[in-house]
Amino acid sequence: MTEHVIRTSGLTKRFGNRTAIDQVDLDVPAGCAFGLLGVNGAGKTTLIRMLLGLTPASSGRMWLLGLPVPAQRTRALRRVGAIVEEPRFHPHLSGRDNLRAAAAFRGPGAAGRVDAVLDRVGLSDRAGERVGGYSLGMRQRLGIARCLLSDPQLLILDEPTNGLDPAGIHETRALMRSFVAEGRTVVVSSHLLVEVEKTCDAAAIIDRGRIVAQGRIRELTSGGSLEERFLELTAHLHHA
Ligand SMILES: Nc1ncnc2c1ncn2[C@@H]1O[C@H](COP(=O)(O)OP(=O)(O)OP(=O)(O)O)[C@@H](O)[C@H]1O
Repeated sequence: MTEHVIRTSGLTKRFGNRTAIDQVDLDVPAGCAFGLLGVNGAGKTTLIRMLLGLTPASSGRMWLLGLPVPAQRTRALRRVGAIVEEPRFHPHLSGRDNLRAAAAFRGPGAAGRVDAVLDRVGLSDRAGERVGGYSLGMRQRLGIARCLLSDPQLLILDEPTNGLDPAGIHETRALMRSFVAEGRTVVVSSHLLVEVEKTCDAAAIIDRGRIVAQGRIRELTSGGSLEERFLELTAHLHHA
């Protein structure tokens, strides 16, 4: 087990003359829930896409589970589960059959885990129904179940509670915490302070592509609230 599940050094992404990710040095320790907190457009999705090798870096270096990316991307990603956009499924197939189909593309053992991961996300009772009839919260949970098929050490979720009702939010948070309780790591992006404060042990605050603070939530807030600290660090946004 590596000490840091994600590490980046001077990571930068330019789209034309816009710098979306600017010299990011990110350290995500193993075994915690880690939040990437930033307003819309701060660069959270771009950073996650870069970590997964979906968006190439302009410069800088990164490691996933101790392995250099992109050089050893395939090996690293075998132990990483991620949801970057709303998960897509075959609507006419049942939840279970969707997972069975997905398992065929995962490593050995994935097919044997289908029922266990359905149970894990609380979908066992509804697994025989067509996904077309699932609520957004159920599809989100099925998406997490699909990630768990490959028994990942690291789960990366981009805005996982977006659009969910309170029960869905609660279930997603509980799932993340149970994953961390097993010694695994969850990285979750959010523009919601309360989300990060409630779910995460540590966080990085991203502002205009830069990390302006990172560490354990307690250290970040230094006695005050995360909201006060966040507003202080992003003051330019409110005085523009
Ligand atoms: N493919 C692209 N081409 C050009 N600019 C892009 C591209 N992808 C992202 N950007 C820009 O990079 C910046 C960061 O966007 P990103 O989507 O990563 O932010 P975010 O923090 O995830 O925001 P949101 O919460 O709205 O998803 C924005 O200014 C965005 O316009």
